[in-house]
Amino acid sequence: MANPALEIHPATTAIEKDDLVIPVIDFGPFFSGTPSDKHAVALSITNAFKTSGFLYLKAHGIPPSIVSRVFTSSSRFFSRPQSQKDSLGWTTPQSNREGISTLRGSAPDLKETLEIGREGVEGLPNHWPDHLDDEGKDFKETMLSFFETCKNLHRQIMSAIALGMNLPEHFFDDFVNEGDNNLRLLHYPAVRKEVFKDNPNQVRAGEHSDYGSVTLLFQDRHGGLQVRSPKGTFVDATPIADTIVVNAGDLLARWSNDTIRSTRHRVIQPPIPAGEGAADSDTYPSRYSIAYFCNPNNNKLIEALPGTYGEDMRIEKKYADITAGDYLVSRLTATI
Ligand SMILES: O=C(O)CCC(=O)C(=O)O
Ligand SMILES: [Fe+2]
Repeated sequence: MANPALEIHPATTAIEKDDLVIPVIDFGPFFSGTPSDKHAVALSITNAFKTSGFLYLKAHGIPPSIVSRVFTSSSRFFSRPQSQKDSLGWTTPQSNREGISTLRGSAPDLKETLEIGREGVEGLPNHWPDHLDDEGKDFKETMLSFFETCKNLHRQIMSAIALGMNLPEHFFDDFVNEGDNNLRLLHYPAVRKEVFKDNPNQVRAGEHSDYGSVTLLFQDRHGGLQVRSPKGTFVDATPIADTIVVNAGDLLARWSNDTIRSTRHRVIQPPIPAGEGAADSDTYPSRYSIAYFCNPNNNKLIEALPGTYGEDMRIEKKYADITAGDYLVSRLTATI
């Protein structure tokens, strides 16, 4: 029998609608609490991934000043002339580095993105604006440092998942130490409200699930992110200051033999805030977000985690073993 003390969840509910429950989880006790506090946090994180696939993480250890510096750097980058941004584009699917992409089509995503991969991978260079000016140099430094910060947080979240799944705390360490992750800066430009009125299918970012282990999503205050509920509706994942939205990706779901969920989500125009006068404006404001897509090391074989299948449980492995790199390339290639 589980120790009842471990059932206490240091989580409050942020979102509860149409059977979708997204908790706010205080990560603090995972670092500084008693072993039983730590276990309780691990269980609440794992429980969130097994139910909605989404949570808001607070007291995650990344200072707000660092996050705000990355947002500032990102918005300055996107305000550069288009010709400079174009010169930094790249297109290999292996790298998930689509560069600057402003997609066009019947109902195009209204966004531009910059992808930053692990620095120093042979044949897959990041393209930095550091040769352009001092701001470009600062951009590179800021993003490289943030990449490492997020890489560490990924390792800690994976430790929590390990404990929450009755595995040794450091089970995943050797799976995530390389940092084969992707930092995606997103800019959704200001857009006239009639664009959405005229086309009911218009979105800022189309419905999708993420591919990797987990995604760390930093959003500004505007909102627009929506998560698909078990009832099939889209529910607002309203921004909560100083939290990170963390969601499980498809590879983690596969790794967990589908005990963890990778939930679909999208970005639409922000809800109009009451009483701010914004309702009178004919445009929606621009929105910035930062998504850090975490993955296991490319060369690691991903096979169903111990405890998620077995004759005693009468549950079989649902998926063939595959390396993380092969899985991600197959997914990225399929979307081109
Ligand atoms: O911008 C956002 O809030 C979400 C972006 C996202 O889901 C993605 O890039 O995968
Ligand atoms: Fe996403």
